[in-house]
Amino acid sequence: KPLLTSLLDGYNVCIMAYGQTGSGKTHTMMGSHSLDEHSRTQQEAQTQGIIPKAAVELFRLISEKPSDSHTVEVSVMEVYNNEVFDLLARDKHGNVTGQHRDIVTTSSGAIQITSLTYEPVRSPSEVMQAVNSVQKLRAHCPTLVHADSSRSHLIVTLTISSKSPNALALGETHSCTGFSASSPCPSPSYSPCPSPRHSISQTPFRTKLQLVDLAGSECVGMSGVSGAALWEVSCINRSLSALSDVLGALAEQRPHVPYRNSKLTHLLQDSIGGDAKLLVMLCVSPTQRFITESLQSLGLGTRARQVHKELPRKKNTPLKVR
Ligand SMILES: Nc1ncnc2c1ncn2[C@@H]1O[C@H](COP(=O)(O)OP(=O)(O)OP(=O)(O)O)[C@@H](O)[C@H]1O
Repeated sequence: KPLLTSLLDGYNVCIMAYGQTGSGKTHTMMGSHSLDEHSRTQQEAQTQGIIPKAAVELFRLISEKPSDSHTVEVSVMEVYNNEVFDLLARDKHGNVTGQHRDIVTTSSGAIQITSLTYEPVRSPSEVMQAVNSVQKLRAHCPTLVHADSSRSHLIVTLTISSKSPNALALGETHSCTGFSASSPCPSPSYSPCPSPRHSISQTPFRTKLQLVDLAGSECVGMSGVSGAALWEVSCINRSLSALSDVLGALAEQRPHVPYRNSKLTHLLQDSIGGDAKLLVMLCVSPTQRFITESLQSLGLGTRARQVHKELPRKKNTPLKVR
């Protein structure tokens, strides 16, 4: 909840589930109940995952703001074999099909995904409808450890655009739709704002919440995969190792952070680096058999905890409009 408050204060936020295959990452992020009209009992709410819970909290916070002051768009991507796919892209018949996308870094240093689909959403259930509609597209493969193992990293992005109070007062309907998150909105009325809290009351901003269900780290001997699945494991393990390297570089405050060593870390650069706020949720197996994998996961958690981000922006420091 505090992270979502930060999101509306002008920070990018990333929440990710990390752990070995079969340890419960998808269960943690998605939960065992989808968010629809029929899943409102308290017990069902408790078994919701982080993604539906975050969507509920985000829209609750937005409902406390002036009406129409914030718009939300959802994008869903997967990183599979070190390539990015837009899972909300539609074919000419209107069916969702995963389409390949490129990552570009703009001249201002922001990360942009070419032609990414942003679907406007007005409620938590619309967010979950979009997320659930693409679950069948995500790469899965049975292994000896997990019969329905995800072979890709799933990234659900909620992009929040705020409008300036002046624009609201004048009934201006301009929104940033079509411009990338983390990039300046080209309207001349959008000027840099001096601090996160100031930004909320004075000038519009664009922030993103990235909710990440990582593919599982995997020991090939245990999972028993071969052929094409072996290449998938190699890509998964390399990207997770790149994530660990990025966290290590951030923790040691090295001048160079190797975001570009994998598509996963390049894609998440805006929401794990700089002054973004990152929460890593570790999923570990309770069994002795997976002790090596559990220790490896705890090692990544230790690295993540050692990351000390920059001090909060000073009041008079210009904030890059996102
Ligand atoms: N806390 C939990 N309560 C009940 N069932 C759980 C829990 N955590 C995981 N499970 C069940 O364990 C199985 C594996 O979980 P899940 O699919 O979330 O693993 P994963 O870490 O995402 O695996 P992979 O990386 O291979 O995709 C699923 O059937 C899931 O429903």
